[in-house]
Amino acid sequence: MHPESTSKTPAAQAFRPALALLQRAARPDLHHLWRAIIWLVLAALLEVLGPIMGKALIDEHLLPHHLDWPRMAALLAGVVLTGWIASGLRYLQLVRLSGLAMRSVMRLREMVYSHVLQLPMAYFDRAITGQLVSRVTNDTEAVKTLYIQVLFVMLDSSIVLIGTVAAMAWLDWHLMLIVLALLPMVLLIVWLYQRWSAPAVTRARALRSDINAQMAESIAGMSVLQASNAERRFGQRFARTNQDHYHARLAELRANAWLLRPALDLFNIILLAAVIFLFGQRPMTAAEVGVLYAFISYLARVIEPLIQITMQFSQLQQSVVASARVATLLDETRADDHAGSAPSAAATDGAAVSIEHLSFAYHPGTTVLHDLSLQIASGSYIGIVGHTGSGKSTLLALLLRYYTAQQGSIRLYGTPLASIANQRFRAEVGLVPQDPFLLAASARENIDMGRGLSDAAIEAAARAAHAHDFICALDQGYDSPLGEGGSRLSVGQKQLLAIARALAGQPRILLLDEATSHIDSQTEQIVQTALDALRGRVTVIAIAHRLSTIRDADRIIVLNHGRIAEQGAHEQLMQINDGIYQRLYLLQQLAA
Ligand SMILES: Nc1ncnc2c1ncn2[C@@H]1O[C@H](COP(=O)(O)OP(=O)(O)OP(=O)(O)O)[C@@H](O)[C@H]1O
Repeated sequence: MHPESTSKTPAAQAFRPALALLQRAARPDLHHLWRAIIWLVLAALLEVLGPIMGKALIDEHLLPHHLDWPRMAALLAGVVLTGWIASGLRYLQLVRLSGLAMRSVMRLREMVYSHVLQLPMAYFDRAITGQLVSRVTNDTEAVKTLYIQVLFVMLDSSIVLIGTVAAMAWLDWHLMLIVLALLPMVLLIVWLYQRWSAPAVTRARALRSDINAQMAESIAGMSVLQASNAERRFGQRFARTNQDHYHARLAELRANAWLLRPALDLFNIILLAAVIFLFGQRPMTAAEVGVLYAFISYLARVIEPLIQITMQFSQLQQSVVASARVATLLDETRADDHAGSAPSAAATDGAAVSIEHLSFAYHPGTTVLHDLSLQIASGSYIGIVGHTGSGKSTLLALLLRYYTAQQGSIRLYGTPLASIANQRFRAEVGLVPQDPFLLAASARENIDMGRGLSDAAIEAAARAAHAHDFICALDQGYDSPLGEGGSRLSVGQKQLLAIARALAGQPRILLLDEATSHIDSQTEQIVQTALDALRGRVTVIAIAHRLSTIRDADRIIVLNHGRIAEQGAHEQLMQINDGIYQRLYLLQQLAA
């Protein structure tokens, strides 16, 4: 960052990215903007014309008593009509700009959402859900305000301002210069106002974000929250944030009500008094009366746009900061596109997964996996066990490409993980996560997950996962809505559905992350049968806390502090006296 820019306000720093973002979102509609500008210039010209015709009416007809009725009527009609047409034009342009704004926001939301979908998993480790949701909804809405209120008012007011100052110069450039010399007062008022209100504006926005975040967090963890009898404490915390937000908004409004508006109104009166005073200094000829009339009319047209422009500043600050936040989110590097080659079919007889000297740390200095090497034969069933924190999920996350290891390599069928194209990779590798994550949609949609699979493929996957029977028993079969998070299903059923979802993609490698930890022994048996049926066809890598799940695995890998401590089939590992696996197994037997 440039050293000077650190002293600027957040809004000033954010201005460039905000503007670039607006341009990007409005690009397909920019011709509308140009047309709107042309029509607004025309409207401003018409407005400027009104007082000139009024001046002509006074100077040429009323004062000299030259009662040329048709011309007077024409001038009067001109004064009325120009104002009327100018208002009409302005209204039409507002509609045009509103359309542009809506479409831009729509585009922006799509852009942000699709970007979020492609962010690397590491991003979500530090992201707060409520804030992210707020980016996609509130902040993009603030961008709309930037278009409609700010751009429109600023554009319109600037055009009116320029037109009016030009007309004043034409009437009496001396007087115009005096008026112009007084105008920097407005800038001073605005500067003071900004200084006073900026902290409150920033605070109010941050607190609104907090309100969203607290709400989202509470809803996500409602069961834990209620079970811990924490409703009161959470309610109080929310009330505090809400009150802080109210006070921040109040401070913002106070700055507006106590400083901006009164100061600007006072300035308006001073300017008017100055013009009348200056006119009073001159010998008043008849022609001066018309000029005075036109000047006073124009004064309102100078002051009002200036007030309008300044009044938009707080909105501008908010919107620019919001746009910059959206821009920052869009600048987050997406997960690598991995537009590489497909895993070579020729290498299929070799290892499905080959891990060599793999070391990984989430944060520098705290290595989680140490120099791991592992060959997993195609079609084999591998179990991964180990104490909490031994690195099982981390290994899975690396296999899923959520993170990239700092050292060593992972190959799938001989191809380095990084060089497998994304779509290909997702087709090759299926995942059954610990939390099955079901959409509030039908069973069919939950298995399909937008892949456009045929009904037959969906049913085949459900049968393979032993989910077909319970799905058929639902009132609308595959079309039964499952409720939010699959609330209509038992935990075991959700898990079977998640397995069906993974199998529907016909993966060659299936990763299970403690898929049986929440289900009863009977359902575990069903899952076990489903997995057994895949033997030889699909390489299964299963993390399991419950060792009964992986007892029959071809090989069990025991992780300890990020290193492979033991490996072998169940019987082999049970032979290792005082081994980690043996102890874990015996402990679980005892607990059972
Ligand atoms: N996203 C993350 N950011 C930073 N550190 C992490 C992250 N995820 C895990 N860790 C750390 O990495 C280590 C290994 O965690 P990991 O989740 O892989 O263990 P695990 O064997 O799967 O444990 P569990 O059986 O409890 O799920 C732990 O010390 C953990 O604190």
